[in-house]
Amino acid sequence: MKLPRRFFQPLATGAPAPFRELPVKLERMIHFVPPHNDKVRARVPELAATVDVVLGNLEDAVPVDQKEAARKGFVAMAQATDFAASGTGLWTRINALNSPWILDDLFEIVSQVGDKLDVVMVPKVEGPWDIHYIDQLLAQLEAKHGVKKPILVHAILETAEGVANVDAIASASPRMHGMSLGPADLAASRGMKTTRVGGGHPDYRVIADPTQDGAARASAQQDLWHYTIAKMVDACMANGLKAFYGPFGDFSDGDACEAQFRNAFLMGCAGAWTLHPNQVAIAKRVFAPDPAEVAFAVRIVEAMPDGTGAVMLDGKMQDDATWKQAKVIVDLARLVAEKDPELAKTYGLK
Ligand SMILES: CC(=O)SCCNC(=O)CCNC(=O)[C@H](O)C(C)(C)COP(=O)(O)OP(=O)(O)OC[C@H]1O[C@@H](n2cnc3c(N)ncnc32)[C@H](O)[C@@H]1OP(=O)(O)O
Ligand SMILES: CC(=O)C(=O)O
Ligand SMILES: [Mg+2]
Repeated sequence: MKLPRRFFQPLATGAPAPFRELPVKLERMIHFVPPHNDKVRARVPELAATVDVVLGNLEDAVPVDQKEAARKGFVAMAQATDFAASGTGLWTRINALNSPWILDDLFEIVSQVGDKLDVVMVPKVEGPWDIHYIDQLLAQLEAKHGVKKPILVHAILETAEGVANVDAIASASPRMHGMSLGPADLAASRGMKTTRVGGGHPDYRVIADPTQDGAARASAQQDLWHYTIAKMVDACMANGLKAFYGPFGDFSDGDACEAQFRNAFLMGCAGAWTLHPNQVAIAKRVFAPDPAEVAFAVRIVEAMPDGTGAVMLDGKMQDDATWKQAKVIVDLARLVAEKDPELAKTYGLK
């Protein structure tokens, strides 16, 4: 373990100092773009104004014979669009550490658009050693190419070993931005018996005891991802990082996508991935607090201006802890309101 005072030192001479605190940003959705698809890439300037993060995906879902085209497409889209103008994050998902593409992914992207890149998403992270490797390599590349702002790292939690090491991954580097749940690879890695990309499974249920009259037994579907999301959120929040739900693969089932996103939001996640344009509105709806909840949270904060004591509101006890809960909601509402004039009016925050 490094001494705390060495934790924040740059890992290469000339690399920018790591952030002490994460930049405060609204990241309701990480929108995945296939950069080898010319038609979709041409729409990125227009798309960038409508989402919080645009991610150029180089890993899974890009065919092997398109890997180089995807990388070049990403560089082209990064050069063609002023993402910062709309406050939109620019991320890429690089290929896995054991793949033949990872070095060229990082060398070409950091050398050509390193100053525009906010976050590198690293797939299939197994333990802190993977983060240490990427951390060192990014520092060397930042120094070599004169990158001014540290490029952050976001890990995908999608292997059984990664889940077992989630706390050590979260605390591996000050470059860590956060983590996303990768339900497809994780299901395969764990030997789960599902072909779905995220969401529930109708066969994962609990059933009530039989009754003497032989009536039909009540049964309810359970959440396959509850344990992993909770574990990821705790590891992230304990280290000042952000947790995200990942992909929802059934584009035709908006209701199920919304339910999955909402569970993640309630559990502490900041956002989710959007793979298709029809998931963007769902993420906007879900990852912003409910106006009635915001109004009540404002009343809690106003009832205890210094955040201490105990008061009653509508028959419900409020104290220092509920003040903190209210603050989470009000702070998020303010962040959303800065970007969304309609919701700003609805929230009516001063
Ligand atoms: C498990 C994991 O690793 S998940 C992460 C990896 N997967 C991905 O990144 C997938 C990202 N999404 C995609 O590549 C595409 O959505 C696909 C290939 C899956 C489906 O694309 P299509 O068959 O074109 O879907 P569909 O016909 O419904 O698209 C409707 C329109 O939205 C466009 N579109 C589709 N996906 C996207 C996207 N991610 N971003 C922007 N536009 C998109 C299509 O080009 C199409 O435009 P058009 O109406 O002008 O023709
Ligand atoms: C998100 C991702 O990569 C997965 O589910 O495998
Ligand atoms: Mg995956």
